[in-house]
Amino acid sequence: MYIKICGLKTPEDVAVAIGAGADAIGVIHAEGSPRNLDESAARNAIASASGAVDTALVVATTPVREAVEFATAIGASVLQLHGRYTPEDVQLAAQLFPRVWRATALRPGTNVEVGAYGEERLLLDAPRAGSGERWDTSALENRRPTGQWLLAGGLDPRNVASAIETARPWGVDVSSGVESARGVKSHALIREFVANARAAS
Ligand SMILES: O=C(O)c1ccccc1NCC(=O)[C@H](O)[C@H](O)COP(=O)(O)O
Repeated sequence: MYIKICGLKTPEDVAVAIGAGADAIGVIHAEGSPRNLDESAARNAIASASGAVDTALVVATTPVREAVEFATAIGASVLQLHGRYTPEDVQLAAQLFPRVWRATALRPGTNVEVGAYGEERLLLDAPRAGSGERWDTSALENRRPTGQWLLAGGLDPRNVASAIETARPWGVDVSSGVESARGVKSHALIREFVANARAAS
């Protein structure tokens, strides 16, 4: 099971996630998010992670070329397009940046083929990203992706094992479920989440 802890804001958060055994960490650059980081804070947060785990820059409305520049400037290994990006946006990002992940809610018509637009991985999330809300994964029936796809949306240390059992994802992603307050990561919950996800897989 591949485990990503998202919305980290400090080098300490990142060190704890890596120490707990996470495979990837994410930093957010999205106006209005309680986890929003500017370029300098994002670079500082992931600096010590370089090479140890995948480091994703998550953007929601930033234009693709700007997002690529931001990801390059902070040394992120992955650009996660998380929002209403078009297939053309994802294709452009994949031409400009080596590793791009496409994040989307599962709506009628959503293309669930991993790599459909040149992305390396697919993340299926709740309609409101980073909200801590779960979604009905029975909607995956007959539309389950194959390959490297991550389940996100309202996961936490208590529900991650059953979510893995039901949805059978390649990986999991969490943000709100490992926070003590909105935008504030709990190091204890990060450790618990990783341990429970590992034990379930
Ligand atoms: O976390 C945010 O605030 C955010 C804002 C805008 C775009 C994406 C955002 N988060 C992306 C993530 O990868 C989250 O981990 C994912 O949505 C799951 O969130 P949660 O339900 O809170 O665990």
